Amino acid sequence: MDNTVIDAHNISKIYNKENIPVYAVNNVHLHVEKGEFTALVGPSGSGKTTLLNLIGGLDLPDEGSITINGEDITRMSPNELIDFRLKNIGFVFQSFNLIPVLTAKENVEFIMQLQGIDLGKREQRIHVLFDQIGLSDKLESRPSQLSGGQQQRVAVARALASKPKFILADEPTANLDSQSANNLLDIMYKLNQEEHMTFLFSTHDQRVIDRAKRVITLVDGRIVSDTASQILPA
Ligand SMILES: Nc1ncnc2c1ncn2[C@@H]1O[C@H](COP(=O)(O)OP(=O)(O)OP(=O)(O)O)[C@@H](O)[C@H]1O
Repeated sequence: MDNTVIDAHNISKIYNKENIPVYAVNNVHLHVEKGEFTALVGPSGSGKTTLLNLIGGLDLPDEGSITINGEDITRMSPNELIDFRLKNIGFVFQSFNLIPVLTAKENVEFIMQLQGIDLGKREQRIHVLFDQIGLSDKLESRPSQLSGGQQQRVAVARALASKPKFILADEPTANLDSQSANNLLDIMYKLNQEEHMTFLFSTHDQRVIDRAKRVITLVDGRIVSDTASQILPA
């Protein structure tokens, strides 16, 4: 059985800085399989966010192709891409990005409403998700009434709401204290172990790197090391 979730071939993203082309992502090949818990690391400006945005279909590469679950997202129309993202990819951002006027429950539920899931199924899934993130007692709280760590856990529930094929997390612990970061990592790790949810996150955080099963290092837009391709000593 083919377990490939992400297959990026020769992808590049080029920005012009004062008319000089800068490769934010330079000829990257990346293959991710179901169940991975992978960290993308590298110095500031090495291309981590750009690469995640390309894989998530938030931005298009200038060269190369990206296949998600067998479908080439670089050939989709803008509307097809929006629909594809909604059904297949969960996003977690550094700054949580919850909608301030909605409750925690509504922030998660609206993704399911967009997908046309009926009320009964939405309620069931909300119950399961809030149980998984340990916030069943905060359903009616607005983001401003939650700590940063709690908001990020709601963001994880929102990312999971559509039962995506994988979750992309851009520096998910960057704004969290140690305890909240560990708590978030425990939740993501459990989802990975028990439900085989695939995670790809960019990070500078050693705690995240220590928990990752695979670490990919980017420098100047290129992959310079990948623990999955290192030959282990016999
Ligand atoms: N919209 C843009 N326009 C022009 N240049 C950009 C744009 N986005 C990113 N870049 C450039 O692309 C390169 C990679 O940036 P990117 O944000 O992907 O790096 P990063 O590894 O995520 O950095 P950080 O760890 O600081 O978040 C940098 O040189 C950056 O200045």
